[in-house]
Amino acid sequence: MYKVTVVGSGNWGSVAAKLIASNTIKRSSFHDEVRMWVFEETLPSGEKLTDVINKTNENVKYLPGVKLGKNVVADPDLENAVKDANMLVFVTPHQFMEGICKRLAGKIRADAEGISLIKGMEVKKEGPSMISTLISRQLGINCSVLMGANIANEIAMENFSEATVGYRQNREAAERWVQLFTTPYFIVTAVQDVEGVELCGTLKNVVAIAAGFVDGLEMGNNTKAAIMRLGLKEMIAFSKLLFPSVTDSTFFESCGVADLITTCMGGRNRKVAEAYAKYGGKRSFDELEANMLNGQKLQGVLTAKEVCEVLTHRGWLEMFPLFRTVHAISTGRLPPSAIVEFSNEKSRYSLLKAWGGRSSICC
Ligand SMILES: NC(=O)c1ccc[n+]([C@@H]2O[C@H](COP(=O)([O-])OP(=O)(O)OC[C@H]3O[C@@H](n4cnc5c(N)ncnc54)[C@H](O)[C@@H]3O)[C@@H](O)[C@H]2O)c1
Ligand SMILES: O=P(O)(O)OC[C@H](O)CO
Repeated sequence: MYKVTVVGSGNWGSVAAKLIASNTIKRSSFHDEVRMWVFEETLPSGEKLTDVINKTNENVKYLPGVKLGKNVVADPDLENAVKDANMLVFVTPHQFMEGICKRLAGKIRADAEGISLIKGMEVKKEGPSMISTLISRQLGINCSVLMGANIANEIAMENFSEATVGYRQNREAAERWVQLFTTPYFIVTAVQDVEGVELCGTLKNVVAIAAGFVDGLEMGNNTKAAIMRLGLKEMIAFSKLLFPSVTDSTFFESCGVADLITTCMGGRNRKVAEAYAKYGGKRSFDELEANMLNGQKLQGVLTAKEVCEVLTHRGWLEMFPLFRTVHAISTGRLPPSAIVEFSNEKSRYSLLKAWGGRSSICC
């Protein structure tokens, strides 16, 4: 029997728990109960979030108005939450995963399998590490990924969407993850390209920041479509430079072009970047995130920084004008308008033209 714990309980973490719980209760190969680790906090009412989730069956802070399923049990004790599970679903903002892995090392079942729903990467002096690799290395477990065009609030409403599981070798484990997540309104496909799937989910957040700047500047749909196309080119080029095994077909799965589109149309990264541009860069991303997202976290700004560290270290910065410009704007070194027009002392030229002349980076 498989026992599932969800490590994380934000907006997507809560929806993931709901999806999973609707399946574990129906399928005999899974224990009914789904444990969900909650990073504990005290609500304005003075109550603990975990207590309220267990009392109301709702994550009133990160997914208000949606019942999770009676078989979801919130647990604020990380070690207790994972100790019996042999299927671990990781779904926290990526910046917290290293600390969580350190706390979990040596505390999980030897036969556990993991899956990461986390869109992001870690950069160390030894080089970049995908979050699934961090989990695998630190916990000594096999870790697949699940990414896709998955705005959590829409899936919570049970509107049709798709997702992609990326796996390394273990097809049987991948099939089990597909079974655990698939519902009539959430269709999951597995592909053997864990890095490709994870990089799609990670890099689209940087492009979404660029799309938000375009929206804030009120430049219209054609400009945004151009940014998405150029962003996709950089996503493909970066992924293949980092991992030559990444396959073209992955970019046509839900994790690729579909996630890029939905994030640039309706995601949180886009929304906050739009506000950043509207305020002319005078309010920081940290301030806007805190004011606009009620505790939810952006991934794109930090990912742009991490990607640029890799580009700088490897001498690739010139090849990725969109990624480096997003980083420069989001850290206040360029104005939002630089997303389409870049100035320096010597020259002033259209970034879009520069990209057009650089078709050699296209894969
Ligand atoms: N929300 C979506 O629509 C969506 C969809 C697909 C993928 N994702 C990805 O899923 C991952 C998790 O996002 P989310 O939307 O579930 O979270 P979220 O942004 O809604 O919530 C933030 C979460 O972080 C927790 N937290 C705050 N400080 C913490 C700390 N110090 N240590 C550990 N946890 C802490 C909060 O309690 C909360 O659960 C991200 O990588 C995101 O890109 C999100
Ligand atoms: O709201 P965002 O920008 O974090 O994007 C959410 C999901 O990743 C969309 O698939």
